Amino acid sequence: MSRLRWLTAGESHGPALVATIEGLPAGVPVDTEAVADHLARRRLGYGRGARMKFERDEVTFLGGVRHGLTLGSPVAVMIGNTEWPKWEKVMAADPVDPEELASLARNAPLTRPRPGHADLAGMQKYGFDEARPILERASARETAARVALGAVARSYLRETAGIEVVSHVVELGAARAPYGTLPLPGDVERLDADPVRCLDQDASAAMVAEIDQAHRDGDTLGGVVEVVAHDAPVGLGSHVHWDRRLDARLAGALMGIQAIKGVEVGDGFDLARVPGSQAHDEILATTPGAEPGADGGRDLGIRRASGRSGGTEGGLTTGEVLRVRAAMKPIATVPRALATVDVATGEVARAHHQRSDVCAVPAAGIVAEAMVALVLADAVAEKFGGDNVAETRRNVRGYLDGLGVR
Ligand SMILES: Cc1cc2nc3c(=O)[nH]c(=O)nc-3n(C[C@H](O)[C@H](O)[C@H](O)COP(=O)(O)O)c2cc1C
Ligand SMILES: C=C(O[C@@H]1CC(C(=O)O)=C[C@@H](OP(=O)(O)O)[C@H]1O)C(=O)O
Repeated sequence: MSRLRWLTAGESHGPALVATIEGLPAGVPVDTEAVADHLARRRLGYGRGARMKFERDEVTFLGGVRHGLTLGSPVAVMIGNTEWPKWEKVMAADPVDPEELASLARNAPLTRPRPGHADLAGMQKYGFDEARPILERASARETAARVALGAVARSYLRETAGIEVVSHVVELGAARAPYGTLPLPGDVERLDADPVRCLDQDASAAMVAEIDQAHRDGDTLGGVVEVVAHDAPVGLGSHVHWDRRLDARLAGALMGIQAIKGVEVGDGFDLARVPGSQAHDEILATTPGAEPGADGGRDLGIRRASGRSGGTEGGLTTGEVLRVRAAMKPIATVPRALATVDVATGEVARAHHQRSDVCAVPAAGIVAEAMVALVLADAVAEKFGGDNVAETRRNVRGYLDGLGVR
């Protein structure tokens, strides 16, 4: 069962986000710069709003790491919100003079909830008469904390099992990348340099044009990201119980990202539309000891003719490339604001809007990478254990050697 536990805390305009992860062995290389690099990747992407330009992510490790390596104790990391000085009063933890608060324009009650955001249902459930206390935590600012933990998980995966996680954008609005091109670890730099993190140049240009059009229309867009994990060994997860299935754990983790409304494993929904003869990945014998294929899968003398399953069968990894997709709905804060009700007056109104992203699909891809890395790290820790990286690595090697060439 799960061996890693992790949590995030913090509000969008609070002093900082914090995240902690427990259960990793000692000796995982982790440093501030590596985490900051991943946080910088999350801020990329054409179509993001003004806040991405003026806010910085300030990373501080608070525990669990010494001289660039984990200690085996819980890892705690803090990401400062550099917007905080402007929000010190509005988001203060301690009580603030009500008159002073009322005089702050920034604290104006948000009584016109946005359709598609957590505003209304959150106010009703938690008993607030305005949306600020809800949107502060519903905001995807929180995903910075997950990406920080994801950076730690990625390092663990690389060091212990040689697993690499990459993502790309495959759909944005009506624009679509051609099916079937999978990013390799070596493509990351090129992907991060692309305005929408798409591998296909024509599709990328079409996606940028979609965002420009949405911007002109006062509208917002969603899309689909695909996350690919290379070199995951066969047998992560299990068929024996629903909550041990790796596909279920991946789906839950991806669906837990703000605005993700659909998840597919491999060809997902398309598999429901074709007969079985075209839906599965036939099993082939390969030359024993042959080099791994271009997709990086491990060669155990048995390979698959295709990758439709997305690298899981029966809730277990197959040893082939792992591939999952997540569909993001369009940003809820639509500039051409949607109809709502002002909960203070009961009157028909337009939803509140100050600023927002037009499209955050490229950033959602980086968050999705982090979630996949965390799920895989948990599955690796559960299968291979170990209190230090060398021990885990030995356990991985022993297992792979035991599989032999079939
Ligand atoms: C990276 C990222 C950035 C986002 N930026 C915004 C934004 O600027 N404005 C907004 O209204 N929603 C934004 N969202 C989406 C909201 O956080 C999300 O719609 C809201 O939490 C409700 O989604 P839910 O129905 O999945 O909970 C963003 C989501 C992600 C993943
Ligand atoms: C701050 C981030 O994303 C935010 C996510 C978000 C939302 O509603 O989800 C709304 C926007 O924040 P604000 O309303 O303050 O402009 C985004 O900028 C971030 O990703 O770091």
